[in-house]
Amino acid sequence: MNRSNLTVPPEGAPVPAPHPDAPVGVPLGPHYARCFGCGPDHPTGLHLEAVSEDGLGVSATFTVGDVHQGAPGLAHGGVLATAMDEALGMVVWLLRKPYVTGRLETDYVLPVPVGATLYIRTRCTGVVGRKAYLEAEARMDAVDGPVAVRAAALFVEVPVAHFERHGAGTSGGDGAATSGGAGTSGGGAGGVASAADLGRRVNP
Ligand SMILES: CCCCCCCCCCCCCC(=O)SCCNC(=O)CCNC(=O)[C@H](O)C(C)(C)COP(=O)(O)OP(=O)(O)OC[C@H]1O[C@@H](n2cnc3c(N)ncnc32)[C@H](O)[C@@H]1OP(=O)(O)O
Repeated sequence: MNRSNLTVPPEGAPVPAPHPDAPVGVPLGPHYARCFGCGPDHPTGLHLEAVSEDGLGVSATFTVGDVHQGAPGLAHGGVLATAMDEALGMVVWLLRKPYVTGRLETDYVLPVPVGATLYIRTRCTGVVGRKAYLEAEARMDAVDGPVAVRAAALFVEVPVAHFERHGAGTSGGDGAATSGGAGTSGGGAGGVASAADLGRRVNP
């Protein structure tokens, strides 16, 4: 793919070992029930479903719906970028530290029609200080289908206070409890309902 050096780890950057508590070979469940990317309670969200491969890589699926169109009958490019961002975010979620997307690069290789299912695979390629480097590839309608989208990203580790300071309406357990996550989805990475939950998750 065409990518800037901002999303390529510097030469010799270490790939982290999987976190000892990172699930392997199981569904991850949503990290937040109202998340536009993975939340089951979001009415028009992507409802991305993901499995941890080995604690550092994630396989995810996203089926393009009517509500995701840009041109008639085709997925909106921003929606596809969101699906990649979400799948990439699930990888850093496995590292059990709070990260946000700093930079996301996307190559659109094929038009993606409504009804198509994208099979997305993502991987961490290195971590340097607060910066995690990741890449992703989405194949159309089968695990070995044609590549439709490629992405690369730089995620930046932030303190839990980032979510407390900037998030609106997420501090008090306002009924936004997850309906999946570790408890109900076969040992996934664990969902959160608030910034406080996030703090407990990274500092149990
Ligand atoms: C409450 C429930 C929470 C649930 C959480 C679920 C999580 C999962 C969600 C999954 C959903 C998907 C996820 C989402 O959608 S996350 C939502 C979308 N992303 C954001 O909202 C992030 C907004 N941006 C920021 O908050 C700040 O700008 C950050 C935190 C990113 C950096 O500001 P900060 O002041 O902290 O740090 P710094 O500026 O010293 O930078 C540090 C280092 O990083 C490098 N750098 C920074 N930016 C870029 C860039 N664009 N390209 C290249 N490099 C960049 C920078 O050069 C420096 O490098 P170095 O000089 O050290 O070498």
